[in-house]
Amino acid sequence: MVAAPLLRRPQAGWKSVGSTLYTTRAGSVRSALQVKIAQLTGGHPRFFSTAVSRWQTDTLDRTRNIGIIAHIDAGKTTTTERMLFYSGFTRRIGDVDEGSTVTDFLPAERARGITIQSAAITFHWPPGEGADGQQVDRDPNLPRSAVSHTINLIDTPGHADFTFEVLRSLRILDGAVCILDGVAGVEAQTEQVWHQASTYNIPRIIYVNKLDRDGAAFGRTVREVSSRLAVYPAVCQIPWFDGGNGAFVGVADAVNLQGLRYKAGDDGRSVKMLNLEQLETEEPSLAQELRRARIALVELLSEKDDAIVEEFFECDEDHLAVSPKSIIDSLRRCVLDQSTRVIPVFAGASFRNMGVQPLLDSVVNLLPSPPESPDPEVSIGGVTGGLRRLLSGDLILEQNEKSAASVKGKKKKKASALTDPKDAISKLQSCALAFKVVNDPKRGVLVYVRVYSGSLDRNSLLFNTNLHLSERAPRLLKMYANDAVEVDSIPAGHIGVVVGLKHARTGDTLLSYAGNKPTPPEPLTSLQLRPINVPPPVFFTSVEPHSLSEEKRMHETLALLLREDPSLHVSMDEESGQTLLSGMGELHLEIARDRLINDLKAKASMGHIEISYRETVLGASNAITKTFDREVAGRRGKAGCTAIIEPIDGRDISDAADEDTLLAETVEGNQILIRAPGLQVEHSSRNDEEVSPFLPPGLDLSSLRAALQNGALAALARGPQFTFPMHNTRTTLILNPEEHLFGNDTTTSALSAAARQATSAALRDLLAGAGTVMMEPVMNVIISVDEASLGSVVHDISSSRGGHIISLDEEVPLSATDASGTPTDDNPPPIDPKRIYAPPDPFETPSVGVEIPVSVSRPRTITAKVPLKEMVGYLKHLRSLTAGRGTFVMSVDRFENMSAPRQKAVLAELRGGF
Ligand SMILES: Nc1nc2c(ncn2[C@@H]2O[C@H](COP(=O)(O)OP(=O)(O)OP(=O)(O)O)[C@@H](O)[C@H]2O)c(=O)[nH]1
Repeated sequence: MVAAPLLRRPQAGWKSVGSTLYTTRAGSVRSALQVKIAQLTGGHPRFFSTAVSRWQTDTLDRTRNIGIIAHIDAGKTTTTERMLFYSGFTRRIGDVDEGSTVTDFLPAERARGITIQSAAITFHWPPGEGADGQQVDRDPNLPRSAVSHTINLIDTPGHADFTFEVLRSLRILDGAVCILDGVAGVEAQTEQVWHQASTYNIPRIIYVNKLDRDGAAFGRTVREVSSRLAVYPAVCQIPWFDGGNGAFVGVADAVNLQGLRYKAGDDGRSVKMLNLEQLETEEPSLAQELRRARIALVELLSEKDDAIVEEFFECDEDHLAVSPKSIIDSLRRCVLDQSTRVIPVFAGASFRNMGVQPLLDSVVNLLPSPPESPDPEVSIGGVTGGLRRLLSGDLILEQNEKSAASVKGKKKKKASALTDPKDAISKLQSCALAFKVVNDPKRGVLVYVRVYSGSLDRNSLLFNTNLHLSERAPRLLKMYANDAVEVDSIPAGHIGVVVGLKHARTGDTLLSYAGNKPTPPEPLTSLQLRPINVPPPVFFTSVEPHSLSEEKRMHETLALLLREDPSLHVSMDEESGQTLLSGMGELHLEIARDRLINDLKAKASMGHIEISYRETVLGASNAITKTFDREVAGRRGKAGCTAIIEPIDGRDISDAADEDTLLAETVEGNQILIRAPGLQVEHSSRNDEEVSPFLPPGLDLSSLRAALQNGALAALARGPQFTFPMHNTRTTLILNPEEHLFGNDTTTSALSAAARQATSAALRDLLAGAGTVMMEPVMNVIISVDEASLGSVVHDISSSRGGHIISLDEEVPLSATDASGTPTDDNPPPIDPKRIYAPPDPFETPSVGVEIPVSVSRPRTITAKVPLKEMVGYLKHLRSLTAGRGTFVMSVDRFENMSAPRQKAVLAELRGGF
């Protein structure tokens, strides 16, 4: 038996394997890091410049960009804090309940004990210099966790209101740890975030936490993993309950065939390790279960991985004789090849400091390095595909074939722009995704980037393909939670921070390219990494500055908030002059209020949070023409425009486009079509610019398009009958050059005003004709309850809340949805639970005597569509119906027309105050 503390640094290199590796003396490693920083900074601990980048690409193999995903309160922050402690990053363990954690560093997060912002933190595991250290020739006989790796950890938020934030953090990860609460098991939110991770093909491992709590059921959770997430759980550890049904004291490791017993109340650095024989003496039933777990593990792997079958035969078909290294390698192959659907499962209780070091070993051993991760999806020139395929030339070749087949009419321009895409691609120097914008009180606005190709260098010109502008990257940083180290470049596969960008927002793609042109060559200008569908906002609130003099600053602060979180929207109600802020949930707007007023110190106040209703048309308007003719700021402006409004009725906008179409776009649920018959647009042979004999000098076609579109959008922001924004409408603007253009008098502001007036008049015209109706957001709601409360919850949803029950599913996993709630094609076939190995839970062993009736604890999932209005404050009600156990998640399904009585009732309520 090995006495505690057994975990020591092996003498020459790391000799131990797997979870025996978690040697750490937190204090000493931390000081090594500090010494390193101090040496490089000449004694100044925080910032320094290095002449040579230490981020060499050959370190990529020892880099992991991972995230932790889970439902709220599963223990992400608690586990992260332990990871930082064992890696030597922190000297003491932070506590979410005390508000002293490293990762949740916004004051609003600390106060609420939940994670709102994704913070990226870099640490090393096993403790050492990570990938920045000397190049190491890896001993093929040892697992990867034998050498120090660099782990970039992105902490993702767990609340459903932050779906968009979860998605944008997910898309930069190469791998993820999914934390489950060992008492609650797989919850609705776990399923949601799990499927979101599936949309980005992120390799995952599972950690079942909180096994110290009463009612913890590891076995049941494992079975739920198979039934609800539709994957094969590869049980790598089983929990160790003292004497079989006593306190949780550690884990038994089916890979290394050993027991790890932690000292109660300790910081978790002292672990007693027992091999199988020792375990046999100390805890015979656990030893027996461990053998079963090992057999099941080898069996499962051999179904999916041929290499382990060979090894198994070489070991005379003895499951226990297969080496831990072979099992780790096999698990790794399965995790990286997601078609196997094998997910390794680990056990622990982070709060009790049990199980976190072996989990870290598994992060290093099983999750991919950046080059091993799935090819990141890009869209470019209308096609989507992998970035690596694009860079190798495969993707564009496909595009050429496609476009060659459709060279006519409106597609002509696209095809000609793509004539030599290979040349353009070869000019690409680096491609990065801004995944987080944070306003740091000391350092200013920090833009977190993940670099996907090439190397992002200091002072390079970055073209933002979302905003279509360029800006320089004056300073680059590598972040260690709240510490920062200045660097000269950020190579592919790494995460870093650009300081000093004025425009880049969360989610923007940034490119650097060869040549001195202000914009990169086509089609690079349209290159976007893993674009996200932003769902429509469903709640709004007004924001008022305390005084007129505060107004400018309030708008600047709002602009910053929008850079941080593009799922927030700001609009102006032209009639009332109010600024409206809309978002995806009540909590989302409450946090925005906290950020705006408490953190960013805007002197403003916010009104009530209200549901964002919409208005739509019931038929087509007449064609209405308006001519704007007025002097604006000392200059005459004259322009005309005709508008027609009609319902979309499920029609695709591209079908309506022909050669007279200048623009066909869907913006915030409305289609805008601009037609200009007779404008005679041609491409100049000199610079491929669009020209027309009717355009006055100084007015180009793209400004004309933008002016007309902005005019229509301004009018659509306010419905003619109920003043809610219009939705589901098609606005066709017709510009007749002979009638609507007036030489030099036709300015962009005159065009915009004419389009706004014509659109508003067409909307008003509808009131005398087909009319308009209110629309309300209807949510996709997924509720997890136990069998006992199923009946009352279903009754409440369908009778009191006007919802429609879609399914009562227990075994069939939910299909994945993206941020907008659109189902994706990830819908794997269910797994037969009988084929799944799971150890018995303490209450299942006959010796315990108290059998909990299965029907009471069986989790059930209700999927329903319910109007958002009926879901306000639902959590409290659900808790009371389910004795506190029910949880739910929801996402916007769509806006639906309201019936006349419902519209009347809602309007009466709104007039009386919400
Ligand atoms: N008993 C027990 N409690 C735990 C364990 N891990 C976390 N907790 C508690 O569970 C609560 C939630 O933990 P967090 O770490 O904040 O969970 P989280 O997933 O980060 O939550 P969000 O940031 O809100 O998404 C806290 O009160 C923790 O102390 C555990 O292993 N055992």
